[in-house]
Amino acid sequence: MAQVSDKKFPVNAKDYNLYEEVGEGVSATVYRALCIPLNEIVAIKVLDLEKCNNDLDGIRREVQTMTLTDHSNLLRAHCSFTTGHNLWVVMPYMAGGSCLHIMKSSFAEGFEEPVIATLLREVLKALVYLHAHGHIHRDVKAGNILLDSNGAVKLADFGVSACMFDTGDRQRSRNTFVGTPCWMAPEVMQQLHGYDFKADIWSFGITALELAHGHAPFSKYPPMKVLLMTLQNAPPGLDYERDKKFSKSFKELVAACLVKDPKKRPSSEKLLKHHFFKQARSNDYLARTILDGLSPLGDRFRMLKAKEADFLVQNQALYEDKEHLSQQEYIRGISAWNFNLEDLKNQAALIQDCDSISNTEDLTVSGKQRNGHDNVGIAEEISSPKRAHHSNSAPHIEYERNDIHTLETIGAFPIKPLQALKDCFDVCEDDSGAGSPSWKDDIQLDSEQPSQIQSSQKVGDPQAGRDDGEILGQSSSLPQSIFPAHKKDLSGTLLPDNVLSPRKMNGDGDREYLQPLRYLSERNYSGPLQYRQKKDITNHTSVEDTSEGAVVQRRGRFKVTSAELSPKAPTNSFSNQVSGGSTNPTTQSLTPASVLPSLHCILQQNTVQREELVKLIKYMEQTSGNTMEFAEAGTNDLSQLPPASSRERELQMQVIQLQQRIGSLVEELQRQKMKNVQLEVKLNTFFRKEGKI
Ligand SMILES: Nc1ncnc2c1ncn2[C@@H]1O[C@H](COP(=O)(O)OP(=O)(O)OP(=O)(O)O)[C@@H](O)[C@H]1O
Repeated sequence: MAQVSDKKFPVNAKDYNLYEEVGEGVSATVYRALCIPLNEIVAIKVLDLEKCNNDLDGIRREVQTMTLTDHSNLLRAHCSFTTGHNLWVVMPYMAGGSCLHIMKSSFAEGFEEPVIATLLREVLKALVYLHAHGHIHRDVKAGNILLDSNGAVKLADFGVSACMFDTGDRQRSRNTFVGTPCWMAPEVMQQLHGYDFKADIWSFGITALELAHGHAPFSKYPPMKVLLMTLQNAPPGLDYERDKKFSKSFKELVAACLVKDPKKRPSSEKLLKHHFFKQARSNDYLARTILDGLSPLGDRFRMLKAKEADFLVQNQALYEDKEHLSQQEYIRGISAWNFNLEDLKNQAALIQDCDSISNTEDLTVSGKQRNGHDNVGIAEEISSPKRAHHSNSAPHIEYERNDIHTLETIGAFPIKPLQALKDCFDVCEDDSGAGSPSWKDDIQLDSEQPSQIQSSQKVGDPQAGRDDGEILGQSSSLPQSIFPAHKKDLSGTLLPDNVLSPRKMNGDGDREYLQPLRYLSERNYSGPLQYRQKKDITNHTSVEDTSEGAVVQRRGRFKVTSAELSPKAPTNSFSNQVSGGSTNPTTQSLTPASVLPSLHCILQQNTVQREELVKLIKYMEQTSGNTMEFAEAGTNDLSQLPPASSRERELQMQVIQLQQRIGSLVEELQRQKMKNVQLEVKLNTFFRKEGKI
């Protein structure tokens, strides 16, 4: 039975009275409720298992972790059970709500430093515990930091937590996108070497910025841009005018967490010793400073929902675009980011077009910023409904050096955006110089930690079928050794295998990652990308057709298998085929005849470009009187130009190979025709004989 608290919480829905809604996630709704026999107010998270067709193991893990953890800063479930097609998770009621909701209600510009220090210290204590027990939380963010009425802080939502000690199939899933983009560590995005608990430290740093500003860095951008910015830009920090109010130690703490190389990030344990936390205060201080005067959680939640609805109506046109819908879900503070790799690639392909508009706006900002006119940020702020939504108050000035850098980067996005996307997965910036705090030297870097990943999906639905409570047991998929305490009441599995996880039966905790797209959630947005996808359809390997490494997109989190994300794999199907890399039957439909025109076109472009270059060099020579030997040799006669580039030669070779293939195909066709004729002759002879008989 999934019950670990000293009190015996009933595992039957009829023993609870559900009151108002106090929270909503991607797939779950949270209610304030009364446990009738114990006369105690609780929170009940209701997940609709029917909608949860692709991540029952994930839910099982979340409930297990929630039930088994034993730390004052981790939200622990009292018990859980199924009722009808819903899973109910009964937990302590955190009347203060999440830090995100508190900021949205009353601290739109973020909290004061002592508040931040107090909140972060408590979160860090939870992380120290989780990491020491082999868990990566993977979704650290203000929306998952809850406060009770006394100001006690608890880290919640183990929906995507992972066990670092997992081995075998699950270990193989280490190259899986999990998390929420703004808080996601670059190594999680890159998928080069997997990741470990240091990914939580990055998210922790982003959360620190979120608490300081009222929103996470890059939050005004759609998810694809967040990915690109996180990978390409210098890490965000507390380096701006508006951050002057923050102490040096706070800036150092953030800089230490937001180092792109995970090995250079401190462990949670080390971080807890950082002098920034000297200013942390008591729970009571939090209660007085940020909870006092807040309306009841249910009312706040209702108001926020109403605001969102208004905002949606006002910006309906904007949010018809599905990426913006996803963005809007971000704004609501939940982790609904729904992409698969094809979407990402296609978005990358589109990014030039999109940015040509935003760049115009933002270049003005950047240009003016260089001139030192700070107030121009207001124009951008007002013109951006997305941005404005982050603040309940009047639009505030905000532009960041990173944003400007990013816009410049994206503005200069190469001609082959897909290639660029590949590059950005390849590149891990060396940011050793970025914000190296002096105290960092004290940190013993403990990079040698097991890495691992898991993920989950949760589905919410209001109360339904409350009569047939079913006790959920402890799952076998959680290493039992890691939570030695509080097992006394556990028996069996938290979620029965046969109910929750048909896939579990083979003992393969990871098969979900290899499921084909029929498991895609209904939130698999493709929206504005449809045109391009249709256009590319002949060149693309059908995603549905993939098996090994198939994209599994999860509601609520990125989830992309490693095969597609391999940075070395061509992200452009065209390049894949011309290099002869693919033997997939679905790509074989790409005939030499269909490729040749493209190759010719590329060759032609190359030639044109060469000619342009020659003209330019000549012009430069004339204007500068440059008599450099190379220039002379290079421009006096086109024939003296250096031989074609290796790429050009490679393409020429490919053209020749393709022509040879066409030749052999034509031969093969002739052979088949001959065979046909011979068969026809044989058949005729046979029928003639039959006729005679
Ligand atoms: N015990 C609780 N007491 C009070 N409010 C809660 C409690 N648990 C969750 N909430 C509220 O409900 C919201 C959604 O819960 P939760 O984060 O668990 O759902 P989720 O589907 O995992 O969401 P997400 O995908 O955004 O992380 C939280 O952000 C929080 O505001």
